Amino acid sequence: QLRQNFYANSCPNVENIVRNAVNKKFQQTFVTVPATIRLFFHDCFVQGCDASVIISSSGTNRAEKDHPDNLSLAGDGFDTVIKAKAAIDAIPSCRNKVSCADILAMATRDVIALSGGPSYAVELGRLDGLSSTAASVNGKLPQPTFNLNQLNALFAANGLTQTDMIALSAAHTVGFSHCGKFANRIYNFSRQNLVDPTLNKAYATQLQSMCPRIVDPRIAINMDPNTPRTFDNVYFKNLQQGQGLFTSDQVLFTDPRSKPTVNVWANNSPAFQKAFVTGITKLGRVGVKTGSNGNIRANCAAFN
Ligand code: HEM
Ligand SMILES: [Ca+2]
Ligand SMILES: [Ca+2]
Repeated sequence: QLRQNFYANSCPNVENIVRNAVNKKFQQTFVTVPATIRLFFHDCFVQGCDASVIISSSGTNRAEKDHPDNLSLAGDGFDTVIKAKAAIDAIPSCRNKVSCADILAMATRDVIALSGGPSYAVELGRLDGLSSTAASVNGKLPQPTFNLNQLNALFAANGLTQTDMIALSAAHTVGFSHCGKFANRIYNFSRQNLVDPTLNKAYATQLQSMCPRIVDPRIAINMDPNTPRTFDNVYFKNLQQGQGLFTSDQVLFTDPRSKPTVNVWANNSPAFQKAFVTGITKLGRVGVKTGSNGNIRANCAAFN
């Protein structure tokens, strides 16, 4: 059972310590923001929010982070957690008292606020998981080609509603994507259409010029072409204009079941922010480990 102020007795200043470490990392690179948010999502959807995604492969164990769906997780997300953990452990009384899973939850809350998103109280009390395998990632993360039924099914499996799913998808209001993740939409889309007809024409042309057919696989482009560094509801305005980058983004506007929600949040930022806070709080409760199912790691990237 998670609760706010979980560390009030064991490490009362933990939220300030994490916020300062995250601020410092943010000053160095904006990538800290999207990298940390996505890391939290990929952690929670595989074995729950237990920092299993942070474990490094070792010996014969191929860890989650080396699954193909996790190879594009930016290193700055992992680094943010490692840096915040070091800052916590520098206080003798806090040393090894705070789980890596909770540090990631706090850092995610902090980067969202730093980039203009909603501020919220974060629930804490997760333990770190005891296993992390690449095989366990299979089928647990959404693909950019997913339709609404597929998105809803995967989120429902984690206790999240369609409304939560739409709100959380707005995390694509910041951050980057590699060209290969949406190339199918701009080249040889189908027999009838070379380009995905739900894509805005000018935007499609822009994407083709940033992502030529033969492109350096390291090239990444902004997912929100209009406010890439602000955590805002422009994500939904983009969908209304045919500027959703992935099929899984644009489908939220093209499918009549999700379109009304997109339209409401495109015009009502406070309503979106409220729904996002609800969604990310529920995301943070997925598969939480307690008791003998977990522990507090001394090193977030390795089991004790
Ligand atoms: C709804 C289904 C979702 C799909 C299909 C999806 C898919 C993707 C893909 C393919 C990328 C680009 C990765 C790359 O090429 O580097 C991406 C990036 C990202 N996703 Fe999602 N995602 C989904 C939901 C979410 C959710 C729920 C969150 C967080 C609450 C999230 C946060 C992010 C962020 C912040 C990035 C940018 C990462 C960076 O710039 O390093 N996504 N997502
Ligand atoms: Ca996990
Ligand atoms: Ca934005």
